[in-house]
Amino acid sequence: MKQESASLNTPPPSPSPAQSAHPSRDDGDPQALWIFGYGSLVWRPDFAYSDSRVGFVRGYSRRFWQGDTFHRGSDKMPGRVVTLLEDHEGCTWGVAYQVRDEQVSEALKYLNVREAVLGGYDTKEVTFYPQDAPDQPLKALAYVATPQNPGYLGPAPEEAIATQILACRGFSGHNLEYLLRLADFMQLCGPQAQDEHLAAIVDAVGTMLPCFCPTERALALV
Ligand SMILES: N[C@@H](CCC(=O)N[C@@H](CS)C(=O)NCC(=O)O)C(=O)O
Repeated sequence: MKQESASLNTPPPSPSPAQSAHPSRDDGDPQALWIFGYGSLVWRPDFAYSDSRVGFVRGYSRRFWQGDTFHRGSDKMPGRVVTLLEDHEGCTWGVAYQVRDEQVSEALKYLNVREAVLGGYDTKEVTFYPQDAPDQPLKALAYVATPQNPGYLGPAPEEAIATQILACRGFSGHNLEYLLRLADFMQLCGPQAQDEHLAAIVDAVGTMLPCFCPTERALALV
């Protein structure tokens, strides 16, 4: 994978068009590829990989703006899952998985169905900064749902997103599980990993579900 000696204070130079024409391979190993997960791929990659790193991408913010009528919702009640929004000030934490040799084609074949066919995501090359070596960024492939895909729902107040998440479930489980597993991951990343959008939705869920976030008053009612 291309190693860039970018300063921590300035984003690395964008890859040339030729470089970003196709998912780049690890320079050290032509048969290796890094895949960046920032939603369900964080806790359920479900493909074989050789290495994984916790870290972040710059220039993107995570948003619950993609509708899902299969994994966490239905045609009548689409759930909400995450995508990446281009945001110059943004930073999104997730997990990068290295796939090598025959793992590459297997992973891409699987993710094409899970993410593209069933989820409406496109692929995009991003620069990933490992938490333990942010001065050694890696090129990685990310699956991003753009506003042009039919399932895109776009922005909504976090309270409305929380209400929708509480009401939906699909073939992979309840939409609330999706939210809470992502929140759990962000807790594990430590205090430097912040996601205000995610936190606001979790807070809104807590307000709507007193049993979820017991307070002295709520407990006094039981
Ligand atoms: N592409 C993002 C989001 C992927 C995502 O959450 N996709 C959903 C909807 S297509 C999915 O695979 N869900 C499986 C699940 O909810 O367990 C990632 O890198 O994690």
